[in-house]
Order: sequence, then C-alpha cells, then structure tokens
Amino acid sequence: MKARTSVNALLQLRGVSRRYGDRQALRPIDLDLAAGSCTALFGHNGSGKSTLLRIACGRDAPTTGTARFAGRKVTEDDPEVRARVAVVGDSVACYPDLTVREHLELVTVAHAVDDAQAWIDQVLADRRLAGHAHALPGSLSSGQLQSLLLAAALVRPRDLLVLDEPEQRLDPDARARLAALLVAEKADGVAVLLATHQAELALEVADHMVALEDGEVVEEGSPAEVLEKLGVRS
Ligand SMILES: Nc1ncnc2c1ncn2[C@@H]1O[C@H](COP(=O)(O)OP(=O)(O)OP(=O)(O)O)[C@@H](O)[C@H]1O
Repeated sequence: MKARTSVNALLQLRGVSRRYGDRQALRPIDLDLAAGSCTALFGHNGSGKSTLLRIACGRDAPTTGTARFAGRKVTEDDPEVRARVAVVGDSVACYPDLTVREHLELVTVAHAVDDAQAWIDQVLADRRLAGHAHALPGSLSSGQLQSLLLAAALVRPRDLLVLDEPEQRLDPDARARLAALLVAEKADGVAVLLATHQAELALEVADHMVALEDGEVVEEGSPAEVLEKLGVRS
C-alpha cells in the first residue's frame, strides 16, 4: 500500500479495500485528491479500477477503510455527495423513451440548475449533440451515447468528477475534446478521478497516476514516470 496524502484533499481514501466473496478486488489503498487536480487509474481489465471509483463516489462500500469527501464519509445517498459528485459510469443507462435533451433536463431538474436550457444548449453544442437533441437513445451511435453520458455529468454542479473509461467508443476528435474538457474542469477547480486505458489521455490530463494490478498498487507517480516504468508507449 502506498500513500499520497494531503491536508487539503477533497477526496480522501484510507486503507480502502474491497472483497467480493473470495475475490480480493482491491487491496488496501490510500489516495488523496485535491480540488483542481486529476488522478488517473491505469491497469488491465479486472485490476480494480472500477471498484475503486465506485467506492470513491459511494456506489459501493469498502470492505475495510474509509472514503471521505469534503471530510464526510462517502455514501451515495448523502445529499452533499449527490450535490457535488458527478459520475460518468462504464455502462450506458438511458430511458429508451426520453430524448437526449429530456435526459439532460431531468438531470438539471434533479440538481436544481439555474438557467438550465442555456446550459443544456451549450453542453449539447460542445459534445456535438445539438443535431441529436430530439433523438431517442436507441437511434444514437455508441460514441454519441457516451457523449450523452458525459453531457449529463456536465449540466449539473460538481466539485468532484469521477469517470470510468470515458474515452470508450469516442472517435479521435471526440477524445481530443474530452481531454480539453477535463483540463478545463481542473482549471475550474474540479477534482477529477479517472480510470482509463488510454496513456495519451492520462498524460494530457492527469497530475498523478496510480497503476493497479490484481487490485494492488504497482506503480504511482506522474503519468510519464509510471508509464515509463510500466514500459507503456503512448
Ligand atoms: N460485483 C462484483 N462481484 C464479484 N466480483 C466483482 C464485482 N465487481 C468486480 N468484481 C471483480 O473484481 C475485480 C476488479 O474488477 P474491476 O471492475 O474493478 O476491474 P477494472 O480494472 O475496472 O476492469 P476493466 O478495465 O475491465 O473495467 C475483477 O476480478 C472483477 O471480476
């Protein structure tokens, strides 16, 4: 277990582990994430990235250890966590009979966003979804669906943005816009926790990288250092 701790961390994980039955999905890990910074989790399929993200946003509880957000124990139903933590998951969950715009409206209503229509128009344009605002999810491409998931996280307030392989299904242009978006989020003071299989994305966006293997931290440091130690070429 390695620790990267800071007194100013917005998100603070201490000794967090997760066991599913006999399977140790995540060994005890410490991790701190400050406002305006990004940590990338990197590792093969099944290395524990999504497990860590689910614990960080309260969608799963750790078997040992504690996850704290702004000093409070993280649980998904905590109003503070719901109000300040936005999540882009690894699967697409949509209402088949709601349009793209209606999905975003739902999110803005749930989070009492002011001037919601203007926000939605902006995010639709930024995600190149303006031409699909009235489309149902079933008629979208997989990349457009992924863009809708991102858009839903961006039309609501957030201090922590948690993303599970957000580059999935995006074409190179959309991936470049994703990287620019995450850099802008950091500049706005948002803390970004990201699981990715894409070294380039981590190099562009992350300040810190944690490499996992079989639920254990195997390398930790700047993305360039970690990728070099892992022998990964971007
Ligand atoms: N709900 C669950 N029940 C049982 N085992 C699980 C559960 N969720 C995850 N696991 C196991 O925990 C381990 C870590 O899974 P996890 O999804 O965190 O990996 P990952 O690094 O996100 O993988 P990928 O890159 O494929 O998304 C895997 O062996 C997985 O099979």
